[in-house]
Amino acid sequence: MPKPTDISSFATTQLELLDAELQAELSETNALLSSHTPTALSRAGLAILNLNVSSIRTGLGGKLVVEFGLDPAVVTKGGKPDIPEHGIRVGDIVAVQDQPAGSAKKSEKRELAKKGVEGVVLRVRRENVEIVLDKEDAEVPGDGKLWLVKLANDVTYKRMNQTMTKLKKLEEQEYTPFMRVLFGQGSPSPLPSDLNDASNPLHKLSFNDPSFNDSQKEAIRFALASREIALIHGPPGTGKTHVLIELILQLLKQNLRLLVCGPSNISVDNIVERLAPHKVPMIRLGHPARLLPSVLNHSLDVLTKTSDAAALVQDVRKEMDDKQSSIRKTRNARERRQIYTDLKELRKEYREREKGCVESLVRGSKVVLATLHGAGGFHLKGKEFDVVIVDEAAQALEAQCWVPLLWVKASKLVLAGDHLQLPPTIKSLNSKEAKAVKPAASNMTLETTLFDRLLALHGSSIKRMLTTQYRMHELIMRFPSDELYGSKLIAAESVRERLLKDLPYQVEDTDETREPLVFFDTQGGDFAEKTEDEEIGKGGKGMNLGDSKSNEAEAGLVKMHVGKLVAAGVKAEDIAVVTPYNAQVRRSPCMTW
Ligand SMILES: Nc1ncnc2c1ncn2[C@@H]1O[C@H](COP(=O)(O)OP(=O)(O)OP(=O)(O)O)[C@@H](O)[C@H]1O
Repeated sequence: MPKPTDISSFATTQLELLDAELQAELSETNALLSSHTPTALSRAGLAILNLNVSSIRTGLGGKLVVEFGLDPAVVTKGGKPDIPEHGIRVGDIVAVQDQPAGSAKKSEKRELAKKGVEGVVLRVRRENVEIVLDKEDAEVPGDGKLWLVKLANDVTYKRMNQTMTKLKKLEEQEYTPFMRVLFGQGSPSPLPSDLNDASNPLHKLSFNDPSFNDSQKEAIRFALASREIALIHGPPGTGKTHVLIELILQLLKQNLRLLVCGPSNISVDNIVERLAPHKVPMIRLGHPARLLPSVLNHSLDVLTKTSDAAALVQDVRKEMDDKQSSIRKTRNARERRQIYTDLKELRKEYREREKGCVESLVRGSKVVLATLHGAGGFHLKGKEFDVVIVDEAAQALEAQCWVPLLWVKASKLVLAGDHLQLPPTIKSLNSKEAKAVKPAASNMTLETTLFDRLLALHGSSIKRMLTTQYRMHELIMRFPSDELYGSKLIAAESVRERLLKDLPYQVEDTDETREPLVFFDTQGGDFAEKTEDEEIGKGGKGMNLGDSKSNEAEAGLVKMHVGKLVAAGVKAEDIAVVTPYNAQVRRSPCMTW
C-alpha cells in the first residue's frame, strides 16, 4: 500500500499545479484577445458586436442584471433583431465595453478595454444576452454601441485555490478521522462480514425499482454499509445514475441529510430530473440560467420567489428595480448620487432578508444539490450533512471535490464515476511551470483524480463495479470491455443482440443494418490527409487554435455508409457521426443526402 499522504504538502502541490494551469489558461486567452481585432474575435465566436442596453433589473444576491440587444441601427430594414451566431455561453465571464471604432488603433483599443464592466453571462437568447455584473455599483456603459468579449474564466480556480489554502492551513488536531482516511492516515472502517449474507438486514432492503441487477444491488448495499468512503465504478451505460438515485432514496429512508454534487451543471440536473418524480424535498443551488428548465422549480431563484419566506424579499427587490430604472431618467448629478446611496442601503436590507429566506429553504431540504464549485457558496458554509455524494467524480479535479468536503461538515463520501474514461482536460500538463512542481505524492498531476488516488491508497475493497451495460450490442462492447474493464462487462439481454434492422420502425434487412460493427480499412488507398491551420476567424467556434486534420475520401466513405442506412429506412435523426477533428466536422456539409 502507498504511504499516507502529508495533507499540508498535498495542498501545497495542488496549489502550485492549479497555478500553472491557470497561467496556461490565461496566457492562451490573453494572446488571443491582444492580437486580434473585435471583428476577428466576433467571427471566431468570442465576441458580440453592435449591442445596446435594453433593460436593467435586480437579480438574486441583489446583483445587477443587464440585458443587451442588437443596436437598432444595424438591424436591416424588415430584418429580425437576432444577434449573429456566436460562441458565448451561459456562465462565461465577459467584459462589456464601448465598441472601438473600426479604425481605432490597437493601443487605443487597449485603452478602451480598461473601461467597461465585467460580469457573468446569465442567459443567451436569439435576440438578447443577459449579464450579471460583478460589481454592485458598476455603471453600465453609455448610450453608444457596445461590444461584449469573452475573458478567461478564473472563478473556478479562485474557489479551488481558497479550498486548498484552507486545507493547507489546517492544524493537525483539526483533521477529522474522515479526512485522515481520505489521505491514508487511517483505514476505512471494516464492513460487516455478512454483507453478502442473507442474514444481513441490508439483504432485506426493498428497492424502489425491482429490476436492479446483482452488481447494482451490491453497489447500493455496499455504499449504504460503508462508514467513510464508497466508490461506485460505472462503465458506460451500466446504470450508475440509476443506482445513485436509489442510493439517495435509501439514505433518505434512514433520515439522513445529503449533499449531492457533480462537476458540471448538467451532471447535477440529470440527478434532479430523475429524483423529481419521487417527490423528494430537495433544493438545487446554482445560477438559474445554467439550470435545465425542468429543474428550475427546485432552484433557489424560483423558491425565493414562491416560498412563504419569499414575500419579504420581493418587496425590497421591487423597490430596488424602481430605483435602478430612475437612474437612467435622471441627469442631475446630485440626485443620481442620492439614488446610489439609497440603492446601497436597499441592497444591504435585501441581502439580509434573502439570507434568512435561503437559510430556511436549505434547512428544510433533505437533499441539497449543487455543482462541486457551487457547494462552496456562502449558502452551505458550515452546514452539516451526513453524506456527500459526487457523480461523474472521475471527471473532476481533486481540488474541486474538496470544495464540498471542506466547506460543509460531512463524514461520509460516495464517489460515482469511471476512472477508466478520459480524465479532466488539463492544459498545463507539459508546461514548464507544471513540470517544475515537486509532487507530494508519487506522480501526482492534476490528472490524478480523487477517485484514482483513493483507489491507489486503499485498493479495490473500497469500490464496487457495475458490470451489466444496457447500451451496446455485445460486439461493440467487446473491445472496451477487454481493453479497459478486464473483460468484466456483460451486455444486458435487451441490447446483447440488438441490430438496426430490429428497430421498432420499418427498417430493411441489408448488409449495413444486419451488422452491429463495421470497420473500413482505408490504409494504402487514396486517402490523403489534409492538415488545416485552425486559424481564428475561419469559422471555428471557441478557441480552436492549432492544427486539425481532415480527409475528404474518408468523409466520402462515411457519406456512402450513412446513405445506405437512410435508404434502408434508418431515420437520419437516429444516426450520429463522430470525429475527433474539427476540420473533419467541417466536411460534414457535404454529407447531405
Ligand atoms: N437494472 C436495469 N434494468 C434495465 N435497464 C436499466 C437498469 N439499470 C439501468 N438501466 C438502463 O440503462 C441505461 C443507462 O442508465 P444510466 O443513465 O443510469 O447509466 P449511466 O451509467 O449513468 O450512464 P453513463 O454511461 O451515461 O454515465 C438507462 O436507459 C437505464 O434505464
